[in-house]
Amino acid sequence: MPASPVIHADALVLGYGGEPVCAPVSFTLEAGRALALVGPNGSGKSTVLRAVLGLLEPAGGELQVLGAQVDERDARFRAQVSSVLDDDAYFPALTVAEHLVLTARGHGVADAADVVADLLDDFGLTGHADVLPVALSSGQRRRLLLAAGFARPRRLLVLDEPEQRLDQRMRSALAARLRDEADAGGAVLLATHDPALLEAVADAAVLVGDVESPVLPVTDAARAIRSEPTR
Ligand SMILES: Nc1ncnc2c1ncn2[C@@H]1O[C@H](COP(=O)(O)OP(=O)(O)OP(=O)(O)O)[C@@H](O)[C@H]1O
Repeated sequence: MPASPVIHADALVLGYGGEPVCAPVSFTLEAGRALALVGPNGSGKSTVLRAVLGLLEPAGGELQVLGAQVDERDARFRAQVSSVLDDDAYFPALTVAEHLVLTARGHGVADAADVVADLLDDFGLTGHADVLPVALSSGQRRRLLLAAGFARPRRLLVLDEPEQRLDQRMRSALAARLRDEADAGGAVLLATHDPALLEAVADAAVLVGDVESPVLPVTDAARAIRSEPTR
C-alpha cells in the first residue's frame, strides 16, 4: 500500500469570522518534496500555513497532515512537525545557544551539544552564542528562529517567508539547506515572496488568492511573483 502523503488539502476553505480570505486551496505534499505557496500580500498564504499547523480550524474542505486530522495538541503531531513562523517567538532571558539546546533536548536529541554547535556555525551565530535575543539584529534573530527549526527531528518543515531579513548569502545557504531537507526525504511547505528561493527549493507551487489555483510548475509561480504589483 502506498504511504499516505504528508499533507493532503482538498478544497480547503479558510478564513476568519466566517469570511473566507482566499479561494479554496487544494494540494498534496509527499515526503521528499518541497511545495511553495505564493501570492501577493494578504492573499492568504500564512492562513493556509496556520491551518496546516492546527492553529486555525478550516471552515470547509478536507485537511489531513501525516495521515490524520490536524491536532496540534497531539504529541505525535508536535514531534513530527517543525515550524518557523513570522512571530518573533523568543524567551527574552535565554541566550542564542540556550534556545537551541532547549529545542533540541526538548525533542529528545541525544547529541544536542554537537547539533547546536553545527547550527550556530551554519547560521553564522557562533560569535553570538551567549547573547540574549534583545542584543541581536533583526536578521540575526531570524537566523536564530530558523536554526531552532532545524534543531529538532521532523518529517514536515513549515516556514512562513523564511527569506525575510536575511542577507543574500544566508538566503542562498538556506535555499540549499531546504533543498537538502527534501532530497533527504523530508517534506517542506513554505510561503515565499522570493522567486530565487522558490526556484532553488520548490518542486511545485500553489498560487493562493482570489482564484482557485492548480498546483503549478515552479517557473510559472516565479513568473507570477515577478509580475506582482509593486504596490
Ligand atoms: N487573525 C486574523 N483575523 C482576521 N483577519 C485576518 C487575521 N489574520 C489575517 N487576516 C486577514 O486574512 C487575509 C490573509 O492574511 P495572510 O496573513 O494569510 O496573508 P499572506 O498571504 O500571508 O500575506 P503576506 O504576504 O503579507 O504575509 C488578510 O486580508 C488579512 O488581513
